[in-house]
Amino acid sequence: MVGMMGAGKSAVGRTLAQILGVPFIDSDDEIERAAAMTIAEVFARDGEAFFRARETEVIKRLLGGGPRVISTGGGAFLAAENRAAISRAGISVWLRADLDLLWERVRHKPTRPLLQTADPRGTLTRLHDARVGYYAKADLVVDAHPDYTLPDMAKQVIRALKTRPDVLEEIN
Ligand SMILES: Nc1ncnc2c1ncn2[C@@H]1O[C@H](COP(=O)(O)OP(=O)(O)OP(=O)(O)O)[C@@H](O)[C@H]1O
Ligand SMILES: O=C(O)C1=C[C@@H](O)[C@@H](O)[C@H](O)C1
Ligand SMILES: [Mg+2]
Repeated sequence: MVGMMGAGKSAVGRTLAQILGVPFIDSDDEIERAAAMTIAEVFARDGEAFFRARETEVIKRLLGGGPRVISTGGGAFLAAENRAAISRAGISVWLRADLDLLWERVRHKPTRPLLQTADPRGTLTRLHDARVGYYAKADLVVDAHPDYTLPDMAKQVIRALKTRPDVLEEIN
C-alpha cells in the first residue's frame, strides 16, 4: 500500500490482509519496534534522512518474505530505490484520497512529524502536490471515499488485484 498520510494504508492494509489470510506488516510499525521509539522521536532525534534510510532497509527486508500485505509510510514511494524494490517483489497499490478526506483523517492526530507546522493543512497540500506524481507510478490505484468502510476499501483493492493475471490464482 502506498499513498499519502491518512489515505488508509495501515487501516485498509490490515483489513485486506485479514480477508486474504496473509500476514500484515506496516513499515512504520517495524521501524518503531526496531528503534524502540515512535516515528516522531526518530525524526526528532536522528532526523528525516536517518528515518528514510531505515525505511528503505525495512521495506527491502519485508519484501523478502512470503505473500503478505505491506503498508508503507507515506513518503516511502518517493524514493526510486524503494519503488524499484517494491516493483521487483510485489504489486504497489496507491490508495488515492483527496485533500479534504486526508485532512479529515490526519487533523486530530499529532503523531505525524511532517505536519507539526504552523499551517498543517497547507503543509499537507504541498506534500500532496509534490508527491502525487510519484504515487501515480504505482501498479494499481484505488480511490478512497468518505463513505467507504475499511472492508469496502479492501474489496476494491482485491478487485484491482484481480486485474493482474499474475495474482489472480493466488487470491481466488
Ligand atoms: N475507509 C476508512 N473508513 C474509516 N476510517 C478510515 C478509513 N481509512 C482510514 N481510516 C482512518 O483514517 C485514519 C488514517 O488512516 P491510516 O492510519 O490507515 O493512514 P495511513 O495511510 O497509514 O497514514 P500514514 O502514512 O500516516 O501511516 C485512521 O484513523 C484510520 O482508522
Ligand atoms: O508522509 C510521510 O512522509 C510520512 C508518513 C508516515 O507514514 C510516516 O512514515 C512518517 O510520519 C512520514
Ligand atoms: Mg500508516
